[in-house]
Amino acid sequence: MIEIALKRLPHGEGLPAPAYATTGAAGLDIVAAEDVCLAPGARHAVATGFAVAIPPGFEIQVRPRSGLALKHGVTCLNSPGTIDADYRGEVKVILANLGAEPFQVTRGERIAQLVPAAVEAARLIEVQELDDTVRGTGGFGSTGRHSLP
Ligand SMILES: O=c1ccn([C@H]2C[C@H](O)[C@@H](COP(=O)(O)OP(=O)(O)OP(=O)(O)O)O2)c(=O)[nH]1
Ligand SMILES: [Mg+2]
Repeated sequence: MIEIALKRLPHGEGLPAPAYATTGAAGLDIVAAEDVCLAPGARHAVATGFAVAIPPGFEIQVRPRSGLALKHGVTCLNSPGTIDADYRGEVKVILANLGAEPFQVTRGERIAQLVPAAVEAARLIEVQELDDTVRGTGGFGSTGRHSLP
């Protein structure tokens, strides 16, 4: 369990805090801080009304809610969105409406979920040759039924 500082912004006053819907939930549900109508094919960075300070070595992933995706075709366009540990601005949810009908986002409605995760920092070491593997350079379905020659 890690601790993440959360600052409510003026336009987020009165909204429910991010919360786990059940004890075993992986994601903290977050709600919209604004009303916005998403036309089919449209996208919008939806305000949440809060900012966070994540401890070094961690990130928060912004993930879609499957119910919105299945019922309405509404998803997070950049899924999973990345909240960096050093970001202090408002957390926003880039919602896209891939459905055929307009979708009304209503202030207070749950629109996405936050999943905190540990991140490893890497130091890149430039080399002339990489080690051999069975896969080699094959990818993009190379092991499947319709594998390319
Ligand atoms: O769904 C998201 C994704 C990002 N962010 C914020 C927090 C994150 O730390 C910052 C930058 O995100 P990212 O690195 O994905 O975007 P970028 O296009 O690389 O922008 P930057 O140049 O600011 O890093 O934007 C959100 O609020 N919601
Ligand atoms: Mg970036």
